[in-house]
Amino acid sequence: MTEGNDERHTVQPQVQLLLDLEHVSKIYGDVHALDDVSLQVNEGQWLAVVGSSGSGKTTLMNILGCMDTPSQGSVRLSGKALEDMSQSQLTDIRKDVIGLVFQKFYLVPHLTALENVMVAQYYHSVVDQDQAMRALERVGLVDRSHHLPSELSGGEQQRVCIARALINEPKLILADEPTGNLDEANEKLVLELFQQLHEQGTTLIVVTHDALVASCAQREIMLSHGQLVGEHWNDDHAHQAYLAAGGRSALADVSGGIPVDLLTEDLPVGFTGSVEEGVPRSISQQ
Ligand SMILES: Nc1ncnc2c1ncn2[C@@H]1O[C@H](COP(=O)(O)OP(=O)(O)OP(=O)(O)O)[C@@H](O)[C@H]1O
Repeated sequence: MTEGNDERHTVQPQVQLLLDLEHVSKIYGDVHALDDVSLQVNEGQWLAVVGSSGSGKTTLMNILGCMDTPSQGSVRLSGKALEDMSQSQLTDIRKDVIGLVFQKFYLVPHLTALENVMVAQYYHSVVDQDQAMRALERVGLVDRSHHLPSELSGGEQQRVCIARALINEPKLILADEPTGNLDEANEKLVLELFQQLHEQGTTLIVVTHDALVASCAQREIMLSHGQLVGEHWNDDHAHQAYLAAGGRSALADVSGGIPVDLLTEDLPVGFTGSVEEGVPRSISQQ
């Protein structure tokens, strides 16, 4: 047997972690908005985050988006600890690596849809009208490109926000209730767009209250009172690949593996009361 063959047999797949959170907490006085959360997300993963109001979803997204820092614990992005980075390094990451689809980032009211996307380009030091138009095309809004936000429906405004987030072709998209204001047709459009981004290798983390949206992700995690209490994989193949490459279960650090409150408390939308071997099943899996 040649040396080359030996090497082939001994090489193990390695999970390419994009995000690695270790024992992350965010504490405001008595409130633990996040409470000892450990989570790994590999590159290209499509992850849904569910949980009831106040469970810590936005806090988690703000930390992942480098817009907030944990009180305790460590967050690594592509192996680099965010807590060791300077403000200007964090700004570069926000600019170059992350695309945010957050409802609180409204459109500029006196600029058209196209100009709103071009403002995002300006922020990334490139202004290219054709590229901005292509971003609007991806969300099905070319014919609305010269409309002001006030002339667009809530769903259309939401899609302009998505076009804006795509402008720098981010490696990681963080979306907080991206389909919250959308009717069924627009929701389908956004989910198809996410599917395309996923197929292109983009890592997607989507906070949602919608079981259908959660079920489209490869993996769902659930927060309750700031803690990670549930995990469900919708894509068995991706799950097996993740484990084989050394990826850790989100519940690895939860004592006993069974989140007791899921058995007794009202469940946030996205999960039902059924728990299989300690893992709650999503509504969509029923
Ligand atoms: N700046 C802050 N100061 C004090 N408490 C805060 C602050 N930000 C969040 N919290 C608290 O932290 C907890 C988690 O809030 P967070 O916004 O992350 O929840 P959420 O799951 O996103 O809720 P929702 O679904 O309603 O948006 C809540 O109890 C909230 O009141």
